[in-house]
Amino acid sequence: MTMNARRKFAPRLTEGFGAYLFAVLIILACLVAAGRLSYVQAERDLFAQTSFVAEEVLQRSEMVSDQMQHALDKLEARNDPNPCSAANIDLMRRENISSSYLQLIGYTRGNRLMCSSYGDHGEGIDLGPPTFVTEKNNAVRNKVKLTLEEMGIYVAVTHVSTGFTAFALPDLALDVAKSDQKLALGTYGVTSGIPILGRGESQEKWFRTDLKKGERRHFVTSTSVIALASSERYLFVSYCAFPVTQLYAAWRNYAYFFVPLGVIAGLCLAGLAILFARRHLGMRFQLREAIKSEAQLYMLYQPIVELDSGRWVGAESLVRWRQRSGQVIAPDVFIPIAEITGLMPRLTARVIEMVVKDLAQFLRRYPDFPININFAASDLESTGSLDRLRSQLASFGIDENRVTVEVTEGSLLKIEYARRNIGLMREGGLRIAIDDFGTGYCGLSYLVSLDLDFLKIDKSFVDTIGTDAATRSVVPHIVQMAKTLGLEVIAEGVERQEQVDYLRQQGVKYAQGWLYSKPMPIAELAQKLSDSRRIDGPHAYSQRSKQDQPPPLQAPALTSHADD
Ligand SMILES: Nc1nc2c(ncn2[C@@H]2O[C@@H]3COP(=O)(O)O[C@H]4[C@@H](O)[C@H](n5cnc6c(=O)[nH]c(N)nc65)O[C@@H]4COP(=O)(O)O[C@H]3[C@H]2O)c(=O)[nH]1
Repeated sequence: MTMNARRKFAPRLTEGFGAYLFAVLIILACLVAAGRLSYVQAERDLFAQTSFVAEEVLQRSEMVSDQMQHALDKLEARNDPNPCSAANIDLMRRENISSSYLQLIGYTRGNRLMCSSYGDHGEGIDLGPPTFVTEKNNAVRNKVKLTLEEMGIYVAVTHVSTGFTAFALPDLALDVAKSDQKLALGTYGVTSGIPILGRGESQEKWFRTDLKKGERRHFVTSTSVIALASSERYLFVSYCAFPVTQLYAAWRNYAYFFVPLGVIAGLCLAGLAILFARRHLGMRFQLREAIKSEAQLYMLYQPIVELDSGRWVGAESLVRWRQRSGQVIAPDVFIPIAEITGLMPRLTARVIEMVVKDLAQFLRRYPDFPININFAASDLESTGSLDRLRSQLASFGIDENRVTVEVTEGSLLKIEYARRNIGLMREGGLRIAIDDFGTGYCGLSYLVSLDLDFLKIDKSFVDTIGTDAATRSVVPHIVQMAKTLGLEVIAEGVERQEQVDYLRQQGVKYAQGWLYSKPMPIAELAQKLSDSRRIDGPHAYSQRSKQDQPPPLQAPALTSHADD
């Protein structure tokens, strides 16, 4: 969202109806999320169950195939010219007895079973044509009814090259999850897509997949939840399918749990959103009133100190908001609100008015004591704030050279606006400091293209001095960068002597921080400066001044703190 769009949208959103609509949307989103979560859980459960059964069927099918293979290989190895010889029939019987899954072993010519472990069948028993023939030249008959056995329907596999045939009862491989009547399970041939054995209703389209050997797959169709398990060793795939109604039932069960949770979460979030909106809305109205009123906003000034001498060589103006209740709100809180609600130009206008008014008196006593003023990102998007600052300075006859404009590193990202505005500022003599340097993503190339005076190192980096934080190398890096660009460095948030020593060692000239002074009203600043003893020498911070330099001032004693 662009800045302008956000500025227009945000206030509307927070005003009345928009906030409630947003809350309703949050509740709906939570409900949808709860429903989705319930479905995902139910689906996961069903997939686990179907996969488990398919895996079991596959294992059993492989075992049946192993035993068939073994028996048929043995008969083939005898290489008896008469397949129905007494010795072969004897071997058929022995194999039959020793294998748990095989019901019958025999010899087939054409479609007729000529002999088996039961003996010679004379003219033979008709088995009917094979259901399909596999790539390995095995003829599979999936529903063979033998007259000599009343027990049921067999699956028969014939080695086409030898005629030897093994029979198994499919129920043995399908004897899984018997109590679940709605379950469909079985094994089908990969190339034919035809079930070799199966229980329950299956659909041919489930088997139209390009499953690789050993692969597992699960999916949901309009009627079923299906798992497929492909054999590593044989050309068949086992399957298991639950009716999709079982998925819906599981979904419902989970929903009984998750939907109330979703409603609770939705209500909490919606409540928070309404609270935030109300607060935001309230803040916006209050801030607008505060900007209009003469009484609520005021400025404090924090001295900028020359590290080598300890002299106060300038000050940064910092706005404060004392609400009617007496509560003081920090700019970190209300400036972002001013930004997103479009109040920033009005707030900056008010700040300019207050600072210039303070300066008009202050500079009469301390004509060479420069003051920094903060511009927000949106102040760089047009020339409005700059024009206002200029005209105010001009109306009080204040040299632009006495003012440094601080712009945050982040506001430089819109480089075209930044370059144009900074160029205009420099034309009139204003100086420019990049605030909070190191927190944005401004590369050297950005900085080179701008006409700047100072880099202010963000407090978060100054804090790392003397610690083993990973970012402690940022300070020397910024100092080096500033040297390359010919800029002065001001370190922010100096609280410890150790930081001063380190910064001086690095060649940093200026600093701000509670070690020297907290922000204070202009009258207190003036008082402290006048209390301090005057000493001779040039005023380093003001080198660009076109006017005669008064002697610099020694640092006053650290007494009262206006910003405690
Ligand atoms: N803990 C600690 N803090 C220290 C120390 N030394 C200075 N500070 C605080 O660090 C902040 C420095 O200002 P900033 O980086 O420009 O950061 C400023 C600036 O970005 C913005 N701001 C303040 N006044 C204005 C204004 O008039 N206009 C605009 N656009 N932004 C402003 O709000 C930010 C916060 O201002 P403040 O709350 O006044 O906070 C100030 C100051 O009070 C220290 O040793 N320890």
